[in-house]
Amino acid sequence: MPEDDRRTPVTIVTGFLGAGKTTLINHILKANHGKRVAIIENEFGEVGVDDGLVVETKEEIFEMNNGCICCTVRGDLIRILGKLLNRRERFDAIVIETTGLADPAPVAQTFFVDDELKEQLYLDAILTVADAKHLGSHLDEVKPEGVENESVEQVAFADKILLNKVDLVTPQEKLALVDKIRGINSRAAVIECVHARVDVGEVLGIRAFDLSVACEFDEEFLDVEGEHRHDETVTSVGIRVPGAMVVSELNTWLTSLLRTKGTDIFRSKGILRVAGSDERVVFQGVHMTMEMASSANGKVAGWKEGETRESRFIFIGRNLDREELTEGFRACVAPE
Ligand SMILES: Nc1nc2c(ncn2[C@@H]2O[C@H](COP(=O)(O)OP(=O)(O)OP(=O)(O)O)[C@@H](O)[C@H]2O)c(=O)[nH]1
Repeated sequence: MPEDDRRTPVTIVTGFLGAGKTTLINHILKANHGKRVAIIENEFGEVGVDDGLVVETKEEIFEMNNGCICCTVRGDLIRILGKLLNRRERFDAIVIETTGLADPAPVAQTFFVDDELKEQLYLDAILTVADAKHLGSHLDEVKPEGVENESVEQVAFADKILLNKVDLVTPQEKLALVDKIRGINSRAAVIECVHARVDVGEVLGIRAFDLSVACEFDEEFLDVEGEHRHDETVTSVGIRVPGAMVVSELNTWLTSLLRTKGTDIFRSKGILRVAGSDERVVFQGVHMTMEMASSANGKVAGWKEGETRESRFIFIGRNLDREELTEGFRACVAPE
């Protein structure tokens, strides 16, 4: 790459559901690195929640929620990138957060097949955030014939792996996972972290993506007609209600639900109105791990001016019973 390369670096942040991608984005947005960073977000599921989970900054955040970035919305991605490039004020870096179920390869391909983008942007790195507690079991999952294991693809294409949530595992569990990761990708550097707190210089502007390596791993990497199939047994149930929640009841219900069904419910998250209060509560669940944070103690932002005060929630996983989940949630809405 020439020294005077003026092109803008693009980083793809991938990693399975709940691994810590948004946590990493928030860390990058809050860190003091002096770079102007544009964020492009793609979220899986019928009800979007992530827009309310990203910290508020002066940086630009673009949502793409009309489908999966690696399949149907590549056109949208190209349009957003084009818009960004036409701005007078330029960004120092562009970061794309894919959904936890995306294959990063078709997203990466965008930067090699579109002539206009190629002239102005380069793919700096594919960063894979790995959940030290849950990734191992997702890597082991056997998928139906012809269906990709997304978590394996995400590790395989990584230029750097952020082994996140090391606070939740023992040193032995961590070593076993690193072995498994090395079995899939022995080239990528692995850095351990908690809450994705890494030195931003280690993740942005690192020039780690190597096209020849990607093509070696996947001969069809540059084939725009190439097809991939998602695991259609993984679906989402989104719920949106104008009402406020009785948080204690919701907590009791979710605790019991995730304790019994948390193997199949990979991810749950929501932004909630609270009965009798101005609070804004954020719920985050990854399998059986759950946490609730409230604006009342400053752990999450309060309602923004003009923001619709409502409760929205999403479950992502396998064998989801829409009726049970919707009714269970609605039963915790406070009476008017
Ligand atoms: N204990 C622990 N929790 C973490 C760590 N990093 C992130 N989390 C929590 O994990 C949950 C999921 O984090 P996110 O950053 O939203 O994960 P994500 O990959 O963006 O999730 P999706 O976009 O839904 O795929 C949140 O509750 C985080 O606070 C960590 O290092 N340790």
